[in-house]
Amino acid sequence: MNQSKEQRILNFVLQNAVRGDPCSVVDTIDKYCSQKEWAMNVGDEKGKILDKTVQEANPSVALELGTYCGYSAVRISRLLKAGSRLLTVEFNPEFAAIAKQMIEFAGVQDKVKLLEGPSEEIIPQLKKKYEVDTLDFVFLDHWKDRYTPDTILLQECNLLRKGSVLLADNIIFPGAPDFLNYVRKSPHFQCTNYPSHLEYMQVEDAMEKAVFLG
Ligand SMILES: CCCNc1ncnc2c1ncn2[C@@H]1O[C@H](/C=C/CNC(=O)c2cc(-c3ccc(F)cc3)cc(O)c2O)[C@@H](O)[C@H]1O
Ligand SMILES: [Mg+2]
Repeated sequence: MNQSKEQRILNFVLQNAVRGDPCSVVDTIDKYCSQKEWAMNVGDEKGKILDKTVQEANPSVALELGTYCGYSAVRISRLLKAGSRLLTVEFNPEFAAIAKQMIEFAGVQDKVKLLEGPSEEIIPQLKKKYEVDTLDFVFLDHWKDRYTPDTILLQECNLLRKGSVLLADNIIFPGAPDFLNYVRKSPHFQCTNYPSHLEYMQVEDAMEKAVFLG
């Protein structure tokens, strides 16, 4: 049975990155995906916007929706202060298994908890099962038509507090028009747009930051 692209990405990291060094894992994935096979990691250009937003928020508890191969989980967790944690949600078992190995190789497993299952099931469990009070930072990078329902669900589950920072990938390409509409029209969010480019391509893309106002 020939390997999946995601397995090839992981193997390239295991053979070429430095174990325990999250930056080298991130750089090695970017090298593979820009030179050999495109993949839907947030990439380095938008990754720098992600880095700045995470550093600004300096979260104790962060959530990521859509782990995929673990690129942004490694990227985010490398910036977290001691005692902070990232919960990352992935419902595809094959991708979850790849991401788990990527996270462990990078040496960030103590900061990252990978929750396997669909976001709409996991989000309502965060308080009781995963001992979350409120979320300081949320990175949305899963199916684009799920950004809005999951943002509403986060509010319904009382997981956002005044100042919680949401950052959404792919605002232009593939696009998340209903999410953009929702947060920009809502009196409960203060929005900022960050123009950028699609990972590994010269196609326009953007990220949107939406700060919850309570
Ligand atoms: C039940 C569905 C909603 N809940 C969910 N709960 C948990 N994990 C979920 C998930 N949805 C999707 N996922 C996972 O997130 C990941 C999905 C990400 C979707 N991302 C994209 O489609 C995407 C696509 C592109 C893209 C851009 C240009 C192009 F030509 C083709 C694709 C670029 C990106 O940066 C992207 O993020 C997968 O690992 C999937 O298994
Ligand atoms: Mg994306």
